[in-house]
Amino acid sequence: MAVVTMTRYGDLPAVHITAADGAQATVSLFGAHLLSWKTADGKERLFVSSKTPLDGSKAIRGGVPVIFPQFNVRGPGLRHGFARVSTWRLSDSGGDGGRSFLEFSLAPEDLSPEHAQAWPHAFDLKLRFTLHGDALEMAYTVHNPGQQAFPFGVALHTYYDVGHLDATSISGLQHVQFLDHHNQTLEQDTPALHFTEKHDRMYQSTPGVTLNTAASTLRLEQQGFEQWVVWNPGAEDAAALTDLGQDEYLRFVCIEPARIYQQPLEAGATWTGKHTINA
Ligand SMILES: O=P(O)(O)OC[C@H]1O[C@H](O)[C@H](O)[C@@H](O)[C@@H]1O
Repeated sequence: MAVVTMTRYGDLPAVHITAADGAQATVSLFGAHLLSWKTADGKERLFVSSKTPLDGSKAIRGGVPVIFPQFNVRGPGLRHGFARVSTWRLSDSGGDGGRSFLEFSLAPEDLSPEHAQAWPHAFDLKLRFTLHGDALEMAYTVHNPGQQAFPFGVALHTYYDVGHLDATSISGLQHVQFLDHHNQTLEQDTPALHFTEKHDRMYQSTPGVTLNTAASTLRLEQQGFEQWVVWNPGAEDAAALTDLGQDEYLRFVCIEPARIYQQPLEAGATWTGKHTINA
């Protein structure tokens, strides 16, 4: 049986789940933001900045920021959208021996007046986190219950705790095209991507990539999304991030299943994306 309890993370109300095998997750209602995922061996898999605000005044730096309805500045609204700075509802939870889950929902009535006014569309977001042995599955749906289409982009902006960047690489992207931060389209020629400088890349989607660190190997899979965004700010950009501790950029990489370009969701339609991380 899964055990679900209400807790706090910093000043934020959060939900904690412990699966029958001892795997655990903590999700704040602010952003439906996964802040901690520990496999049954007690190992923390996610990075959260020591300097992030945890009071709802700003998006959280670390964990899994949920991006909607636009990625970064690819749209007319708030950078990376309003979902990561809105308060979601816990809409379902439970589980038996094998699978334990928390499901969160966000609809227009949950938004602040400012965000509701800036995004005057009917929508229904659901995000379900399922613990399943050494795997975490995130199932994300965007539904349009309204009469008109709306444009949207999405991402699950996952920050992995890698221990140290020096011992970190990503495999599975050889011969895959990417757009770099100079807006150049290139193709990766090496079998593994290492982190020796800033990386901000949008790779064409592949079904899976592998994150290798000194302490673990994680297999990441995505369905329904269109890219993998790979981001580490490097020393210079990191120094400008006031919500990141000194040298903490050496401790994480973001690997994000994404649909970075806004595309229309027709009236009555539902988009579904799935992201699975296997430890
Ligand atoms: O600082 P944030 O708004 O959370 O964005 C953090 C990062 O998100 C993505 O990975 C983008 O590709 C980066 O360009 C951006 O810097």
